[in-house]
Amino acid sequence: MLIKGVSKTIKQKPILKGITFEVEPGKVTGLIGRNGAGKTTLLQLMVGILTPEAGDIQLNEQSIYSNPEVKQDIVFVPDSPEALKSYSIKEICQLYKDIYPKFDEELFYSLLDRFTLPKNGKVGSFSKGMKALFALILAFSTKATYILLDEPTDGLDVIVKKRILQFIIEAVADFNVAVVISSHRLDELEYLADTIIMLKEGEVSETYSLDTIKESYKKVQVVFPHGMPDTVKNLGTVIGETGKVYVLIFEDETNLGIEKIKEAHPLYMEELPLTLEDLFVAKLGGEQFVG
Ligand SMILES: Nc1ncnc2c1ncn2[C@@H]1O[C@H](COP(=O)(O)OP(=O)(O)OP(=O)(O)O)[C@@H](O)[C@H]1O
Repeated sequence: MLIKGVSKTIKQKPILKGITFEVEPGKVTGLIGRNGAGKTTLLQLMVGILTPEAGDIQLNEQSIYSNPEVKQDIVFVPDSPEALKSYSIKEICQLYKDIYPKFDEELFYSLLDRFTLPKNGKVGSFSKGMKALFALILAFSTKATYILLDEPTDGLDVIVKKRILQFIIEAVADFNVAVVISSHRLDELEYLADTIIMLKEGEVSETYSLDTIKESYKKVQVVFPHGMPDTVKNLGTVIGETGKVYVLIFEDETNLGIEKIKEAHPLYMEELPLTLEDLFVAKLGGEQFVG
């Protein structure tokens, strides 16, 4: 799926501006950004619920907007799938079979079994976690290639969360689907995603490959008794400062940055394990997060 220069304005406010990236089957793409960055809007554009003012979204070079049949290969799971609650499980199964020609009823019921969800009755009687699980099962049962999930683990208990994450990993491998997940749970995305798309001010501000993120960026704790020299400060972003102890994030594929720090003779220096959360704070936090 190619997201090609997509722009969207809602109520005269530009929300997304020229968003471009590609989503591939067999891969998990994480969508991250501050609250209101436009993640849900982007997912809604990718499934055709919303249409962009500019740009296009294409599957095999076919626009999803001018070829509605290609949308059968895309399914979106909203963060609170409330629309389903007044229907029975059987009715929903029928509805999905009508919309998604590849819907696999056998898989649907076997997944309900596996996750010990009831096979009869109304979804309205399910707990929040059961509803979230049910929505995921439904999405994967469509056999659509592109599965878009908005905050899939929001508000779920740890056990259900672990099962859902495991399920997503297995499904991506077993069914060769592309999963796009919008989430604030950066630890989960770190575990699940192959690629991270970071949205800032309506644009893609960074694209990270989780395979190389740890080589490309460094997180270092340093102590400078007389304050941090500018040569070091200019390397990247200070994400923590306690007295004379600084925590710094910077791009350093070649280890030149580490050399620069050593040249400045810190009292102490230690490389710390970098997390996606560190990059989020460094790139999107702004000054108010330093401290
Ligand atoms: N129907 C609407 N009417 C008015 N404004 C809207 C509408 N839908 C979205 N917006 C605005 O678009 C912006 C992006 O919203 P969106 O829900 O896509 O962000 P998000 O990144 O998913 O946020 P969050 O992380 O808080 O879920 C916000 O400023 C929001 O107020």
